[in-house]
Amino acid sequence: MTEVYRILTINPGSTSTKIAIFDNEKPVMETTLRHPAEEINKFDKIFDQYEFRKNVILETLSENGINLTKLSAVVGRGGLLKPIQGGTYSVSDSMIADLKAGVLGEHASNLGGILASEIAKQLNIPAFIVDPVVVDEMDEVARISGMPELARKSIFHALNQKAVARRAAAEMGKSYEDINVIVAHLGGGISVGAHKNGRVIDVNNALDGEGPFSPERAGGLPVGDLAKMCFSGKYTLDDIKKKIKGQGGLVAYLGTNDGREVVKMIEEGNEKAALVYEAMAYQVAKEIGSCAAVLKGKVDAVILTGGIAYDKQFVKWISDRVSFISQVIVYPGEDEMIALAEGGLRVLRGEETARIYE
Ligand SMILES: Nc1ncnc2c1ncn2[C@@H]1O[C@H](COP(=O)(O)OP(=O)(O)OP(=O)(O)O)[C@@H](O)[C@H]1O
Ligand SMILES: CCCC(=O)O
Repeated sequence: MTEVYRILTINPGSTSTKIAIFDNEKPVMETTLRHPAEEINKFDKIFDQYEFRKNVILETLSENGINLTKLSAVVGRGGLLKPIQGGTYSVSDSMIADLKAGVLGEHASNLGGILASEIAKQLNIPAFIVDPVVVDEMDEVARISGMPELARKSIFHALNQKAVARRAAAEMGKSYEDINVIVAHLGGGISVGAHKNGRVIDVNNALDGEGPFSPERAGGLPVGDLAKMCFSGKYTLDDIKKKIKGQGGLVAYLGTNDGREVVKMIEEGNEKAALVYEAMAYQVAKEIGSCAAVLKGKVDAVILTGGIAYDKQFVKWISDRVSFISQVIVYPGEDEMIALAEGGLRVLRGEETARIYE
């Protein structure tokens, strides 16, 4: 009889914590715990939210009759650690220290490993993270920015990008390591990655001013004008950072980060909304085109995923510009919870050895 592993997965986002229980690959419970702004904004730093989120998770599991002692492992979404290779990592003391300190910055996913570790420790079971946002498999040639002081960084939706790439490979009857794909994750942030035989060899830094603009991020900018703005005396560093991340993109042009709101504006005849929304699709298509060049045109599929991939018009704008490259596969939403469980399962089943974060 096959052994059944029960896994708790934890995916902290800026306004919610998603949790799920899987028996092997089978979902037993899945829920999104929403954290209203008035509750979450009380905390100064991301790490200050730890106790609050942990209590909400434990209360919810208890209300759902989940017996924690039956768990085999806890898997959290990994955060802004030092750059690492993709895969499943054991949560270690040095990882916890870096997540707490926010070595590469503050991000809700920094809490994933910390929460997983704390819950697992009480139960004497392993804690893992899988494909954190800092997965860095970029080719050396991709790191050169044009200004030696500023190396390009790999920060993107690694967990979902790799999960959907594996799913596409399985549907093609191949393994992830056998294919080349371009994945565009279309969420609150947008990342477009060139996956070559199981490695993401180039991708835009989705957190910090590279690639297409997104619902709440500015993406790549005309840098000379940006430098002038920075020294105009009108803005603080914090103001500029917010314009790049949080209050850029659709928020800056249209006052909302909700793609569905924008669709409604367009249906009501708002021409500015139509132009800006199409521009976002145009920039995604352009980024896909550059990834096709990175992969020397050998592309098995272009994959569109994330929340905005639910919008057929947005998908059509992109497909019309990129379908000459390869087939376009659309996986709306994200596969992150199952991807976390699968990462843990690969280690528990001995198919993969958990990596160590140095
Ligand atoms: N049917 C739809 N039409 C247009 N936009 C949509 C639709 N459904 C969801 N979205 C948009 O998708 C975006 C959120 O996507 P997603 O849930 O993948 O992002 P997130 O998890 O909040 O952030 P990220 O993916 O960057 O971590 C929002 O702008 C949301 O309004
Ligand atoms: C860049 C990775 C995740 C996010 O959009 O916040």
